[in-house]
Amino acid sequence: MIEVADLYKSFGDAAVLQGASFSAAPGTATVLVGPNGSGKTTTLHVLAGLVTPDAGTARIDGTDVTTDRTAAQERLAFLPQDVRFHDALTPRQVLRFYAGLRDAPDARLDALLDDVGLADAAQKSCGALSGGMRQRLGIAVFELARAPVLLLDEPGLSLDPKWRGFLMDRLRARVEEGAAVLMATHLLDVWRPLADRVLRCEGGTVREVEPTTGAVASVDENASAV
Ligand SMILES: Nc1ncnc2c1ncn2[C@@H]1O[C@H](COP(=O)(O)OP(=O)(O)OP(=O)(O)O)[C@@H](O)[C@H]1O
Repeated sequence: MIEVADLYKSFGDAAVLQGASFSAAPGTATVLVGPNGSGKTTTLHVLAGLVTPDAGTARIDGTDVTTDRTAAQERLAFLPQDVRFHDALTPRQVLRFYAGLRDAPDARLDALLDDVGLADAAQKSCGALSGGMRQRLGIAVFELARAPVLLLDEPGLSLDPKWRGFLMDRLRARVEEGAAVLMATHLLDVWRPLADRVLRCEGGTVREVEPTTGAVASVDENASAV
């Protein structure tokens, strides 16, 4: 469960979040759209415990991210927009490092590398990976924890259609298992098949623009212009 209540965050003079509130239930996928600079990434960063809000609360499965950050982070996985790893490490070393942090068994590493098509590149240096391969390694790290709350920031930009479809299928399976997915994106048309709800971030707040489960009755034209 993701709960954001009356969230405020400014960077200098820029009041980015001004009372944003929403929630996302287990077993649902929520897509967050909105213009450049409207606060989508900031909202995800607050939820992931990477940015401290000025006021308001963000909770992951009932745990306050600001006051109990480590416990909240144990319940979530975050896939950033630009996934970067140390150039000198191999994909396998990267995965082993994160497996140690997440208490994930070593036995899963090879299966995960295989799943994301990096079995043959497991011993290369990350510096030699293409952008899409790096994203796929990011997905493997993201999947390690099998966290109940999944946060994604504009995922799949460097993925070809096959791997974007792979990510879509994985996220759908996790939603069916009961995970709460929250994804910020400009590509609403790409991710709409996954989305149960679409929220729009604008003017410092977040509002629902589209429940997408079942027939899409009336789509706000502006909602697609993201
Ligand atoms: N660490 C920071 N320091 C200063 N300003 C920041 C910082 N992080 C974000 N901002 C500013 O906050 C505003 C919101 O940024 P944010 O990245 O959350 O927007 P966004 O909706 O994700 O944008 P985009 O669609 O371009 O990715 C922007 O004006 C940005 O410059």
